[in-house]
Amino acid sequence: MTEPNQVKVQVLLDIINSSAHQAIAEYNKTGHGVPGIDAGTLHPLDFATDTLALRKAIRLLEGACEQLNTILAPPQHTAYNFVNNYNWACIDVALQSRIADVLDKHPQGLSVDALANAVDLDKAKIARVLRVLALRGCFKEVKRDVFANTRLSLVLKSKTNVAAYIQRHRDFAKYAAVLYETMIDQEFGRSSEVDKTPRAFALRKEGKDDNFWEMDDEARDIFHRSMAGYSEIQSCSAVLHYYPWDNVSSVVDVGSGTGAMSIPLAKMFPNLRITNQDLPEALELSRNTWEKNAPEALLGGHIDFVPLNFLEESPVVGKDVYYMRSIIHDWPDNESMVILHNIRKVMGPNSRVLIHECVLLRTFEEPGVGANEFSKDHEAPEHTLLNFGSHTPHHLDMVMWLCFNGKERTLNEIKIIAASAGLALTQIYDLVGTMLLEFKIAQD
Ligand SMILES: C[S@@+](CC[C@H](N)C(=O)[O-])C[C@H]1O[C@@H](n2cnc3c(N)ncnc32)[C@H](O)[C@@H]1O
Repeated sequence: MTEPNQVKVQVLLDIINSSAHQAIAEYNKTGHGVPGIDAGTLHPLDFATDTLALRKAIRLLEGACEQLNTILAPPQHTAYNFVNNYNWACIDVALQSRIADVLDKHPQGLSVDALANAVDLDKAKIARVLRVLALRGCFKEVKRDVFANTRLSLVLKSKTNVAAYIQRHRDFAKYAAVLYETMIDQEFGRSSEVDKTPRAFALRKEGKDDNFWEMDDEARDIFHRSMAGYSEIQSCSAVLHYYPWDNVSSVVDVGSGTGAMSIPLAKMFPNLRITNQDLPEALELSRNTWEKNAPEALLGGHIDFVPLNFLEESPVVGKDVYYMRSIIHDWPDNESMVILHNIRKVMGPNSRVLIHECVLLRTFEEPGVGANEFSKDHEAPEHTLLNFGSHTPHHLDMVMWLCFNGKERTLNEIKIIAASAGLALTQIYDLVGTMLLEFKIAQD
């Protein structure tokens, strides 16, 4: 009889096999086949707004690969791997020096001498950085000391929104470096207040004040571009395809930012009446972004911009949908309850609240409150893939803590906050990476 641990390894191998084949099938459906690791261009599927099936396969594949490595490798090796990873620092060098932009003009490759000249850095050091990244297919060495872009390095070009999000990790690393210090600090250690974050702690050490939402124009522009990048990274556009927008006539994008969600929504559903609501400075930038990216939608007269401080006032009254993407997770529980309560006050009997963000899956949730209440497809294969490896949501939870004292929450935690505002969960859409949770007024 095969011993149980070996059976588990076999199950993981089967998951890897079947999920990889699912991913291959998704690429093949495009008629362009599977991309090569050294491809010099993006694949058509990289531009698609609905990649849910691919993402479901990748969630399984990544989770299974991680577990398999952990089981079969010596623990000393795996523990060291947790920290022995400077991909983030090498990516930061590539982003700051705009290497992908320079290489973009040389699809056949550029010598490291010429590259060093173009970005004004030491050639041996650049080559070391690029070779670290090339191990995972980000940039490639096409012949000795000649480098070129790959599909993966192309998303690091300075104008991309994805690059705008990734480069924020430079700051996250700074805040993470004081995490333990904040946890043993008298003032910060047990506080969940919005001004007692690791970010505030790190900035205070530099003699700076912290209010995350008070930014100058340049910082605000980068922040909102980065949110559009986050949307791509998490494939948030799946929400356009899987929520029944045809049955909706009016939407309020609460904390809309510049419209990373509402602009694509308006393009796909031109008859929707959309109200963008955010702090005044963000809303001004939002209007400019709409004028630039969706002028035709503004002409229709369906799009409004109404300033809002959601901690102090309610959004516009009686709309069908109050949509919030990446809002609740920015805030501790008390503020989250205030925001939902302010929305609840203006909802009509058929209004819905949509919370669109990560939901943490945990191994030991009480029965009946797991994220699998409404459908089974986001339930990790039990005991085999603990929470699908849970990489992204749990690490985003750290980002929320570092910057805001916010958090990613389990479904049950979100339900409790919503219930305090008189809202009851009616539907869950598993969009992989993020989930869309629909709430209506609770009937008592
Ligand atoms: C993480 S961003 C999300 C933006 C947008 N929903 C998206 O997904 O791209 C949070 C947004 O909340 C807005 N915000 C922060 N505090 C606010 C407040 N007190 N009232 C209204 N909006 C606020 C910010 O300006 C920002 O646009």
